Amino acid sequence: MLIEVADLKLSIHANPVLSDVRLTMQEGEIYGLLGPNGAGKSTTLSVLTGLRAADSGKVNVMGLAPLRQKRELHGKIGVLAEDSGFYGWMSAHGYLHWMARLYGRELSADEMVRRMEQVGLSAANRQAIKTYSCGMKQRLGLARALLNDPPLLILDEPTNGLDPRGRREIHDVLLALSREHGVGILLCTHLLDDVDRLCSRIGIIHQGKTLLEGVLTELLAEKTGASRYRLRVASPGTASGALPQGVNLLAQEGGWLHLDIAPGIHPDAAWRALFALGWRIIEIRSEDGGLEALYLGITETEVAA
Ligand SMILES: Nc1ncnc2c1ncn2[C@@H]1O[C@H](COP(=O)(O)OP(=O)(O)OP(=O)(O)O)[C@@H](O)[C@H]1O
Repeated sequence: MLIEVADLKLSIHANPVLSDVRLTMQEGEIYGLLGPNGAGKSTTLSVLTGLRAADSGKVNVMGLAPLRQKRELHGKIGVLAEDSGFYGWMSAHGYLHWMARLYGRELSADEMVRRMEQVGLSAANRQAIKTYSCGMKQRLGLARALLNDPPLLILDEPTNGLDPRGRREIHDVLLALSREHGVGILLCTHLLDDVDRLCSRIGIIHQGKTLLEGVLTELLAEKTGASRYRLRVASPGTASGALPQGVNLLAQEGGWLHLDIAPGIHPDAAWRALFALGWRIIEIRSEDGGLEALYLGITETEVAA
């Protein structure tokens, strides 16, 4: 288990900000922490990173108590905050060297090349940061967060303010980190598209309380009755042949396969059955407009209650 939070409570100036937050995240997962403005997402992240003390509750990050074992924890996580301050006159290359030295490390030329490639900044690595687009600055922020090669990244609104191309670039870097390097990523956002594209597990916080937590496709099936999915597979050839009972192939276009899962069949069971048949699934998306309906439904219900 990478993160385990239960019954977290925290007040700021006698104002209850978190009243019942829970969160469980496994190694290699991309977890989306969702919620409206002021819900308590950033405050939760500040407790997880040892910046704030909780009033009560269980908080365990990679087996460590964030507040008491802050030093050890900071050596094992990478953090990208909402506002990453950079010196604009520095180049990405110079900046990363400088940051690594602050951590007591010297980056070799090969390592620098690898790190720039990892975040797609190779071509611009000698350019002054002030000439970078917002997306490039976020990618540099990711390179900084990855300096320790942490098994866990904690990202606060990593695609905020980025245009569609910039967002797509960040998505690709995060998906590669998760799939190719097994990095767990806790992503705090209110951009549902980011979550749809990246996250396998979500938690929805509202007014300091976790209202819903679980595997995204399962929640969509349970709460919205979603049954239609779009799957991207490593090679469409592997998707031909017999299908598990209750799984119907509706159409195939580009690299995507459109499927329908019969009522009563758990989507996770369907994915496992497909995997056993040799399918190599890269991406799963619900086609029932699911996440937005789920999010609005759950936050509105609670406000009305
Ligand atoms: N230092 C502080 N002093 C007083 N209140 C605070 C402080 N920090 C946060 N809060 C309050 O705690 C609540 C939760 O804030 P938080 O920043 O965690 O929300 P959020 O979900 O991250 O919101 P956003 O999506 O807008 O970033 C808000 O009502 C905020 O006003």
